[in-house]
Amino acid sequence: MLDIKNVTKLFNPGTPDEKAALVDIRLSLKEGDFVTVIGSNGAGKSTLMNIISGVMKPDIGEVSIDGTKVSSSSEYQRSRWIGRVFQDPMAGTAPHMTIEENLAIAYRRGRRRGLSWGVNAAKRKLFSEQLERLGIGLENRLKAKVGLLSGGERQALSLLMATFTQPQILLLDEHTAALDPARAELITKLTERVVREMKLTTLMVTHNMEQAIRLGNRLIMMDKGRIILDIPEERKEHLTVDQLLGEFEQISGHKLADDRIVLG
Ligand SMILES: Nc1ncnc2c1ncn2[C@@H]1O[C@H](COP(=O)(O)OP(=O)(O)OP(=O)(O)O)[C@@H](O)[C@H]1O
Repeated sequence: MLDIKNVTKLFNPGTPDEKAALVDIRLSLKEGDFVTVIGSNGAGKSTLMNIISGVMKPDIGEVSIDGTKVSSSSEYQRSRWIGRVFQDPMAGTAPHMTIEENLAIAYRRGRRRGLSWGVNAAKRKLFSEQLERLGIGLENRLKAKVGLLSGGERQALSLLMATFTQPQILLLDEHTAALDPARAELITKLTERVVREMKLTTLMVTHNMEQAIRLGNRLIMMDKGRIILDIPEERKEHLTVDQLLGEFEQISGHKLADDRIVLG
């Protein structure tokens, strides 16, 4: 489904500030895999997300989705296959537009050109049905400006928008990190349900170790631009946070340094 072959990404190449953000990354995801990603500060997690979504191009290597090489296609072209939710609840939505207008944009993404931006009765019904599935009452607020929603409500809407057109891949970039614990839990539960129901191939960056162990069927750990640990479902089920941190230390030779680490 998703194949990342020998991807290297350098920032400021050939200068004294050269930084290898990703070094020879090889990662293959099967359809329906839900992979959690943890790592130290500056490990390359966001860069990996940016390379997959097309925000950045690799200097070396190739990204393929369903056997098609996508390294030369733009972020916009890839939005047909890839949905993404960011940490910042402000990032995925347009605050001055209403909920239904935001959903109309998401609905149009990846569809044929010329499809209207407008919201007719049929679309409104569809949006309302989809919002109802979130279970937080947004279906009664279709004409509310998104800027007025709470962070949790916006992340729920962002998740719906990112998955509206049934993407093949869902990228979650610390999407619960800016929320208070109760809202983070709500969005986590919603994420699990959406991923399961839509059978989405998912990569989720998190600073929450317990969450990284509990969710998904595979866990990868990054350090200094490399994947240093790749833990399959069978091992993950019995793993504890202490064991995970211990393995990281053993392999990397240093303690996991993460300003935002949450142990459980
Ligand atoms: N645009 C850029 N220009 C120069 N260096 C960059 C740029 N973006 C990222 N880097 C560097 O590349 C490395 C990887 O950064 P990245 O943001 O991918 O790490 P991360 O694992 O997401 O980190 P964190 O968890 O701290 O957000 C870091 O050393 C970072 O400073």
